[in-house]
Amino acid sequence: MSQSLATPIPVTLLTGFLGAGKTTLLNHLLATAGERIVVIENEFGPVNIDSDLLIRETAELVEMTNGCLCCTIRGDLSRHLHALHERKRSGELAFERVVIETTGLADPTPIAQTFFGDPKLADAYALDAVITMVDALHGAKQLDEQAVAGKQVGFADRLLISKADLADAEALDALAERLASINSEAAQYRLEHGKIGCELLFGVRGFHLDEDILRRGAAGPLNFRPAGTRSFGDDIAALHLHHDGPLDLGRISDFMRQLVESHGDALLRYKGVLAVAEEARRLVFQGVHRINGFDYGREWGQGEAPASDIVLIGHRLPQEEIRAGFAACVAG
Ligand SMILES: Nc1nc2c(ncn2[C@@H]2O[C@H](COP(=O)(O)OP(=O)(O)OP(=O)(O)O)[C@@H](O)[C@H]2O)c(=O)[nH]1
Repeated sequence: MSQSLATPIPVTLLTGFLGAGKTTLLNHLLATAGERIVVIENEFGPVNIDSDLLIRETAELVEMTNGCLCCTIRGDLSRHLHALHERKRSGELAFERVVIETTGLADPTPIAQTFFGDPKLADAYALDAVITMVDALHGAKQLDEQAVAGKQVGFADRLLISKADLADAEALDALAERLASINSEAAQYRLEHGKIGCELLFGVRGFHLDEDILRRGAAGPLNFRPAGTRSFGDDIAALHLHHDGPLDLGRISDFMRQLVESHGDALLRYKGVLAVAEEARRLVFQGVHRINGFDYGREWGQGEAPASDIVLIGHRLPQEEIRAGFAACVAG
């Protein structure tokens, strides 16, 4: 499948704690994907052991060592991405997708921000999805002990529970419920030895601004787990704001501005589809920390009751205060 250069190259960011099964999944994707993939692989340490485990023939492999993508070598990532784009443009290297496999210790946020901060990269590439793997056996303990594991879950568009063959159904259900309390937006799948259809992970459009922005994963995925009401005491949690009817545009704009001003550092991701008084179209938005975008989407159709929904995924958000602020935005 050839791709015009005017079309941004989709990028999949694969994250997950140490040993969660990222390389196993990557091998499966490389063996089954019907497109040419460049893998950017980052290991912490001078020798990139994982690259030996990848099936090399199916992909170009860019190795980055001696530092973590999210901190010390982020500039290298930009350089590699620019260079790859140039090689594609010149016809030297043909590929349709980039997959970045991070170290288990990486915070995905700054890596994702690379694609929004540099206008040339933003034109050349489109971040398609953040896919986070969580180990069925060790995931809960890692969430208890490692703050970055919570960030990886909170930032995800897809949550893959790996090693489902090693855990019993009760443990899998408990982990799934906890993951949904941290991130109610990401569709969940349970995997054995990295086996999953590429179509469930590629073409997610997780950072795309349109009216389907909420629950993108909800259209028929396997093992999807809706958010429960139980709290697991995690520092990162999802907060869903809902109103059956229109909001006042001025008040909701002020509310969102203040929310980002006061809590931008704590907000990992946020998305919304809003009904606004005296406006036929949906107002849609999404953001990552302080970077966000708003746009008008499709009109509310006949028989559709305009309603407003916002999902905030953040670190220790003052939930009651935010709920009260949102309630004050109701029109009328
Ligand atoms: N039983 C079982 N083992 C698995 C599964 N997925 C991965 N493994 C094993 O778990 C170990 C770690 O898997 P990797 O794919 O290397 O994990 P990783 O996330 O790339 O690891 P790091 O790069 O060290 O963070 C390997 O021994 C895999 O064979 C699974 O679904 N079931």
